[in-house]
Amino acid sequence: MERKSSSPMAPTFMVSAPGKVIVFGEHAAVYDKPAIAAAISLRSYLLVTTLSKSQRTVKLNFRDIGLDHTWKIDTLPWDVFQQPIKKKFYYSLVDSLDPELLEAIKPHAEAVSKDLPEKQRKIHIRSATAFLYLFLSLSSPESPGFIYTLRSTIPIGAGLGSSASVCVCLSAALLLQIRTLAGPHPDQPPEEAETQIERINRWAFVGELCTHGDPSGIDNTVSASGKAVVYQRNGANAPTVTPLTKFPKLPLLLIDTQHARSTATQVDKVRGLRANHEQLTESILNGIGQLTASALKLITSPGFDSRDGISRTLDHLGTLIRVNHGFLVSLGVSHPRLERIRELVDYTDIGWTKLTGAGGGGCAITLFKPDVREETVQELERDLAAEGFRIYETVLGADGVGVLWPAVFRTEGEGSEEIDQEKFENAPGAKGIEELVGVGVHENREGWKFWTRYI
Ligand SMILES: Nc1ncnc2c1ncn2[C@@H]1O[C@H](COP(=O)(O)OP(=O)(O)OP(=O)(O)O)[C@@H](O)[C@H]1O
Ligand SMILES: C[C@@](O)(CCO)CC(=O)[O-]
Repeated sequence: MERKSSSPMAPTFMVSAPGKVIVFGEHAAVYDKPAIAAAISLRSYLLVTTLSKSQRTVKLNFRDIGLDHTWKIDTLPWDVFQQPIKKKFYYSLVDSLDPELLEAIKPHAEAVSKDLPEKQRKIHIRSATAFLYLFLSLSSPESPGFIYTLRSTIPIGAGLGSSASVCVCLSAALLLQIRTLAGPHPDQPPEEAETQIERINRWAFVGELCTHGDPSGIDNTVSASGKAVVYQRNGANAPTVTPLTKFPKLPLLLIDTQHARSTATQVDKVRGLRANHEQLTESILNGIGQLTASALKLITSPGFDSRDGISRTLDHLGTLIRVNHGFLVSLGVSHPRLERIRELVDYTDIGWTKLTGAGGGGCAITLFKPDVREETVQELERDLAAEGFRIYETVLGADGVGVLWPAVFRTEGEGSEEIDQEKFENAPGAKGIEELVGVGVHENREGWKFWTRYI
């Protein structure tokens, strides 16, 4: 098997990065009000296997989308990427794609999945473009061969930032492979951790430019940093994205309506309402802005992330979630399926619910009240599932990008266990992935380390 031929100098390793939800402020964000997004414990996992020196190939094995393609390293357009005026370094600040580099990648990205229908092929081409742009920018023609195997527990296209988490994984893996990242380490000086997270984040943004065209940067920032971020557009200038390093881990129910939505349609709806009822719409958008500011004040208050702080303030945070949903309903971006979720959850009184993201379908989140009965939650989950909703019990404020180097778990009293590529590829569903390699699932497993922002 290919894995057996790994060079001992470069062990098989794994990186992981979270998805996100918008907790406060969607839609108002379009009109320059702040929004808060937080990392969730649904994550992407990328296993990187180094091949023997004789195998001069790089293979992308993205299981969730069925992409499996191998390129010969020597046939990639290194000459275009290595021109002195084009050459970028791991520390370069890249905030736009170079059309000449994109053009050079195009035939290689378009070589994937030739036999598939156009719709599916487009998804593959997008992922391949992001990978090749990062690989050719950060790696070198002398690079050994690699296999990149990706699996994610984040549903794709549900507004949960799955593409950003994939890009954060790719960026972190490539930067680790060229040995430009140190740590993460508990004693790492805060400034060093900050620089490294930002480096991962910047290159992940480049990947997002390839997959999404015009990303805001919020998804890759929250995925790289973990916890939460505040995002604010600023007219024609670049938006500001500020990490909130003190966001606690809070249990959350994430419920997918499984009803497809278009962000653009929902944003247009609000624009239409604003055109016809300007003052009314402005006052709703201002209301959302105010409640987001109130949440921000709470989150950044001293001791908020302590156990005491959370129990003191959870009710306030929950109320803001409930009010935020009410405003979004007034803007016309809810959906009967989202209202059905809210109704079912409200009857159980287990927490506070709002739609998250653009609305019109997509997902809702429920922040749990303290001390909810497990049986009540299970009963609710059964009722939701019976009506065709998909449920994820997750955590808000999860860790950001992390690494398991080498990809071996040392379990107390049970010795060590190498992550087998075949087992990883075939782990059944999200539960299987989490049981095999999950971050935070087996708390007694040593190994996973996270870059953490302290400043
Ligand atoms: N698990 C995954 N494996 C491989 N590629 C992925 C995965 N998730 C997303 N992608 C890539 O990202 C592209 C964009 O994904 P899409 O915008 O539909 O989802 P998303 O990022 O989850 O959504 P959003 O940005 O609204 O949160 C996909 O076409 C695919 O190329
Ligand atoms: C609806 C919106 O506010 C969030 C969509 O995830 C749109 C945006 O901010 O670009």
